[in-house]
Amino acid sequence: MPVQRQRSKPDLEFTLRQVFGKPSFRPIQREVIEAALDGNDVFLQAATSFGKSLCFQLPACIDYGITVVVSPLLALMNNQVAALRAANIQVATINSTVPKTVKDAIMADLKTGHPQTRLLYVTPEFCAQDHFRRVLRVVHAQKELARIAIDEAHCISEWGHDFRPSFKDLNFFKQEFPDVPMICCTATATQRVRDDIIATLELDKRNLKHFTMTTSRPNLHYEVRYKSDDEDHYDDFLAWIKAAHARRRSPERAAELAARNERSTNVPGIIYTLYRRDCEILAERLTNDGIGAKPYHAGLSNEQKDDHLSGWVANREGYDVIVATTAFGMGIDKDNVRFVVHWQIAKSFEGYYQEAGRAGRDGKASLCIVYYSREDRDRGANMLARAQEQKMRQEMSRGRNTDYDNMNTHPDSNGRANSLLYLTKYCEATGVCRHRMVAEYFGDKTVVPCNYACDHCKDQKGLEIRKNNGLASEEWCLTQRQSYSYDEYD
Ligand SMILES: Nc1ncnc2c1ncn2[C@@H]1O[C@H](COP(=O)(O)OP(=O)(O)OP(=O)(O)O)[C@@H](O)[C@H]1O
Repeated sequence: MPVQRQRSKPDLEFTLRQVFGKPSFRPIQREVIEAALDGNDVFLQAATSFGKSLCFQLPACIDYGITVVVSPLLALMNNQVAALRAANIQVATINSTVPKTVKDAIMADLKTGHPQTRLLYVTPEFCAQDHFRRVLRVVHAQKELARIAIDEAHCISEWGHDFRPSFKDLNFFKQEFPDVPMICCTATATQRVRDDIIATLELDKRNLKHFTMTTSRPNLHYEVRYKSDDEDHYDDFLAWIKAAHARRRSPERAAELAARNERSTNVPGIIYTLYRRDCEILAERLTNDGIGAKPYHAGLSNEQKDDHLSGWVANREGYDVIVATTAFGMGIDKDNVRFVVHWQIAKSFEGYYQEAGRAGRDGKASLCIVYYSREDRDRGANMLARAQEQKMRQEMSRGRNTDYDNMNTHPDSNGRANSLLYLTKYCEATGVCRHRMVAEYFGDKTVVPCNYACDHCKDQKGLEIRKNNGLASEEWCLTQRQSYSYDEYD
């Protein structure tokens, strides 16, 4: 039987203001929240920075019982938990960073069947554990399991770009608690991935409300800059950022910035690179050239990472640019990121869209540049093929009975390869608006108002010339591939 609730419509506005301190809903947030509160399953796909989390957080504050939020990344969890705590909402998280005593206290709260906790953030792996499932049964028996929220729901699908095997087991929720509504949120799912998520979670289509919002981020200016192995694109980037600083030093801008107590050099941004060593080298080169920059990758100590991240978030001098390997920024809600640069082609189209989407969360104009070379394209394809081969070998050695004949029919492999292919197409394209290409990839039918916010719409001729001059020829790349010269690179 569905969980009982008592609420009236004005509650929503009131809760939004009182609890979350927001003056009004963004378009369709209210409709999504109402659909959730009416007991429907909800699938929400909306652009990066749309405000998807509020669509399960606010119902959690109104509904009776506890909402379990499944999230793939510690950074995402910790960021949301900190924000909810600051708003005095009873929130908890169980993950590897939480001390045992705290975990025990949360579990004891759940075991009562009437938890005080309104939102509990957990990993998909934790959901698979028997002792957690047992306490959920207790809570459910007391009709206090209000909702299950799956954040970054694309991780469920092997056709997606960030597949996590443990997400597949989340069908446990519908199997055990068919009456408990679910909400799935993602910014990056194609039609195939959406269908796969719904099928995997065993959502009842008759009771499912689908909200697929535009992928459009009109304040982002998309641009591809062409390069080849012969040329170091560092100078190009340095010239761009120095020019940005110089504009901020003009008398008019300087006065504005001074009034807001801002530095002219505070142009916060992220540079994504595929390789750890680039993070270090690039951050050092920028620092030597007077641009505050710090590296961020898994090889740094926790103290270094914390220092670099907190300095960047706080707009501290010397920490304006973060040079990071992929996935940095997920869960970091810094609103004034003015640029995101991909030093090489990203790993997938979805990854690119999500990483670029870290820019301009305050709605102000921001720049997203990809430095694209055909050599990097081939290296990326090489890396992907090797990773897939290794994965297949591991699966086979574990005796996993795959139904796939070979690598090319493995959905994960296929999904990623297609995604990288589309990203290549995006980078090579000179005849179509980039916002339109983003929309097309995600099957978004809305006509995207670009308004000169991409290099194609701004200056198509110039774009073609830059491409012709900047890229290595396909013949040259073929000879490189045939001599296996990309295999050494890692
Ligand atoms: N109605 C609103 N009014 C003002 N700010 C809002 C509103 N809803 C959400 N926000 C803010 O928007 C920001 C982005 O929200 P959120 O982190 O939920 O985005 P998201 O859709 O999950 O994006 P991403 O997929 O990029 O992580 C947050 O700072 C949040 O507080």
